[in-house]
Amino acid sequence: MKPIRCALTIAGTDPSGGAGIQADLKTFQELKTYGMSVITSVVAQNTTGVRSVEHMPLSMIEDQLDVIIEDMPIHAIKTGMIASKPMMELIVKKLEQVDAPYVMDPVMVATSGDSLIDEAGRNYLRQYLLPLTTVVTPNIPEAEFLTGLSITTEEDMKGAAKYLVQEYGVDAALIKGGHLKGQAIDFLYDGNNMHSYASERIDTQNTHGTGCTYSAAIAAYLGKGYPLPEAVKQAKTFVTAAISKSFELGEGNGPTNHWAIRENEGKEIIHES
Ligand SMILES: Nc1ncnc2c1ncn2[C@@H]1O[C@H](COP(=O)(O)OP(=O)(O)OP(=O)(O)O)[C@@H](O)[C@H]1O
Ligand SMILES: Cc1ncc(COP(=O)(O)O)c(N)n1
Repeated sequence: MKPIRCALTIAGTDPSGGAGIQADLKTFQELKTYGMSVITSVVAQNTTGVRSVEHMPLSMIEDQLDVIIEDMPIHAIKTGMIASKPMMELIVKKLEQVDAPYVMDPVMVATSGDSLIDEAGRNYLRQYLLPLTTVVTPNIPEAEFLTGLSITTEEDMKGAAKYLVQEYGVDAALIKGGHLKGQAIDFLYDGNNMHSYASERIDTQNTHGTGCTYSAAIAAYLGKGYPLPEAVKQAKTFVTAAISKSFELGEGNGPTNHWAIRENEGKEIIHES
């Protein structure tokens, strides 16, 4: 048996199970990766929106990180919701102690439209967290904020991916096209090549947690040692299957189905170029 690979998510919670830490751990489990988690904020949310948020004290976030760093192997890290600048400062300090690929999902608003990060946090993220990332995975509104560019076409998406690498020093940027019309296409720029990953657009409202699931899957595959373009390809296949077999649960944007990929085993569902 191959040695188990361990992935860590640092993020907020979703008690309804579709997004945040819960989505990340389900994804790790499904991809046969040992999942670990550090909770930054407890978020009372469901498929319709966010009701209230309680942020963990900094000392508690630090203790959670320390117990993992001191005791457990970490082969990949992803961050999701980090609500404030002080939390980010702490995480930057701790990341310096870990040698593992780092996937940043720059979570700013939930699918429901609720804001999950404050203004100072957004700016700090752009300036100090971005340069540490192996790959950052913004959706279009997040990419617009990070770059200051307007993004309405596929060419704009490619331009934004290049901008993030060239101006902010991220190793690679994956701009997700879920918010555009037409096929669901994402662009990855790694400093040398532009890769694209396209799938048919699935006609569904059930996209709660797609961003979390995608970035967790990328982290899991990087932890297994896949090169980044291949990790993204596998993760895109995973998230596309999860959306295509998503659940009609709740009154709002339903959750994706983390075990859907089993039913798609071996089938070509995305097109990479
Ligand atoms: N209707 C859809 N059909 C197929 N793929 C989709 C659809 N919507 C989003 N995707 C894909 O899902 C992944 C997540 O993209 P998206 O742009 O929705 O991220 P996000 O906005 O962070 O997620 P969320 O919608 O959960 O906030 C991307 O690969 C995107 O192309
Ligand atoms: C704690 C937490 N983190 C992230 C999201 C974003 O989810 P989505 O993937 O739907 O944008 C969320 N709704 N809650």
